[in-house]
Amino acid sequence: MPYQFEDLKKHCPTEWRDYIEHSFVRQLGNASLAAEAFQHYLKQDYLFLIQFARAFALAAYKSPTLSDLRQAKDGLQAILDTELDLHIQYCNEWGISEDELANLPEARATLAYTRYVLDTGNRGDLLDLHVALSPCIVGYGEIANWLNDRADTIRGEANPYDAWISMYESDEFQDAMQAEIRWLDERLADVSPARFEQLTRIFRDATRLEIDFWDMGLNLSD
Ligand SMILES: Cc1ncc(CO)c(N)n1
Repeated sequence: MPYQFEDLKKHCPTEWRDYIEHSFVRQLGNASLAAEAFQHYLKQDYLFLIQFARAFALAAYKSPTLSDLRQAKDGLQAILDTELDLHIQYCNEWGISEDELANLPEARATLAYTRYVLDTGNRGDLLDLHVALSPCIVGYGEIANWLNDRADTIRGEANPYDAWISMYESDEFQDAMQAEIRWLDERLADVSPARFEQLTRIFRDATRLEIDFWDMGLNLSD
């Protein structure tokens, strides 16, 4: 049986569930999340996105084919030309100015997660890097879908976090998530059991660091 993306999740079911169904996510869905927690998260996510852009630049450098190179460039372009602007605008609506964003100190959880991804890509190849990035890309899409399936999720104006859910349930994000899964399914089909074992370690670590990122938001830790 060739390996698939789904097998990475099956190797760390507890961690994956703790990430997708985290208290931060539940509270965001039922509108009970403290505004301070969300603002703290938004600020750190701005710093996260900058490092995320660097990870796509690294993916370009690590691309053996023209097609991979173009894919990395598209990812980098989407973050720089669209996502960061949207994020800045969104932060503004939550009372966080561009000036404040420009002068933020990085929380330890942000440092740990983003530098882990970059180091994994530096040491390894494009597949290692994509596996390290996949909990971000696939996880947030899955979180939006999980929230939508829950009876106690509040949508619309009654939930101040509605726009956040909308962003990750958008066709644009869901398409990017599906493209990432297809890319990984193709590459994983050819790997040996020993190589798959290595990749599961990367996937589990990145997922644990996503959990820490939610914890950082809830606990306002720096
Ligand atoms: C921490 C984190 N993970 C994933 C995403 C989705 O891109 C994000 N914006 N932030």
